[in-house]
Amino acid sequence: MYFTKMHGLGNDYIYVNGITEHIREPERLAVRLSDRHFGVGADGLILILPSRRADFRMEIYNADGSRAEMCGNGIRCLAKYVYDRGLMKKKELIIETDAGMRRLRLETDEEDKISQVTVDMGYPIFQADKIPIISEHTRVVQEPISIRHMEYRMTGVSMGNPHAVVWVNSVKRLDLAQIGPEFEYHGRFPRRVNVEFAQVVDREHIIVRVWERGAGETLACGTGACAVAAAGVLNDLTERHVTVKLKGGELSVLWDEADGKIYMTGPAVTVYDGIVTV
Ligand SMILES: N[C@@H](CCC[C@H](N)C(=O)O)C(=O)O
Repeated sequence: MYFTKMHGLGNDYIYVNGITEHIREPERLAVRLSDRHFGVGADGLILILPSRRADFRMEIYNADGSRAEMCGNGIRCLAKYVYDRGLMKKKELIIETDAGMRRLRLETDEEDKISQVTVDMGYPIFQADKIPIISEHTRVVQEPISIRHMEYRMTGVSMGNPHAVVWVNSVKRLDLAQIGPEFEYHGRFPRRVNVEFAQVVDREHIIVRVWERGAGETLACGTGACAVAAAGVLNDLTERHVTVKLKGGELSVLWDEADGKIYMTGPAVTVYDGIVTV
C-alpha cells in the first residue's frame, strides 16, 4: 500500500489515497500503522476518498482506531496532497468531512509550492448536548469538573468534534499524561473529548497544550486551536483574531464577526512517501 506521511505543526498523519488503494478495516490499519515503534508512527490515519458533493472526502482515524469527525491540521495536509499530485489543480476546494463541508484556500509561492492553507472551519457549537457534554446548562461555560481531586473549569466547544477548553496560568508544568486520559474518559463526555489547556499571553496570543481523544498529547490540534479561540471570545479573554502557539508551531485563527465562522490558517508539510505491506 502506498502512503504519504504528512504533518501540520508536527500533528502527523499517514495519508492513503482511497481512490486507488482498497482499504479494508481502516480502524485496525490506523492502530497498526500509527504505532511509533512497530509501525510508521503517526497521530492517526487519513483516507482521501471520492465525494459526490465535494472535491474529495476525508475520513479520519485516530491512532487508537477511533473515528474522528474532523481534523484541522489533517485537512490542510489533505489539500496539499491533492494539489501536489495534480489530483486537483484548483486553489479553492471543498472537502466533505463527517462534520460537514469545509472550504479551503491554498496560498502558493512563485515556485507553485504551498506556503499556507486557510480553512473555513465552520461555526463553533456551544450547545452542551450537541458537543456532547453532560451538563445542567445549555452551554458549558467555565463549569467545574473534578479530576484527580483537583477542580478545573472548562468551556465546551464543538468544532465538529468535541473539545473542552481549560484556562490555566501556565501550560508548562501540567502532567498531561496523568490528567489527559482522566478528562478524555470522564463520564461527562459521552463521546470522549479533546482537551486544550490554554494560557492567555495577551488578548491576541494564546499558548496551548492539547490532549487529543484517541491520540494522547500531540504537538498541535487545528480544531483544538479553533475551539480555544472561540472559548477565548466567549470568556472575554481574547480578541476574535488570535495567534495560537502550540508545541509544534503557530496557527492564526479568526472568528469572523461578519459571518460567524472560524477561519484557521497554517502550514502543511510532506515528510515522505512510502510503501507498506498490509
Ligand atoms: N489533530 C486534529 C484532530 C484529530 C481528531 C481528534 N483527535 C478527535 O478525535 O476529535 C486537528 O488538528 O484538529
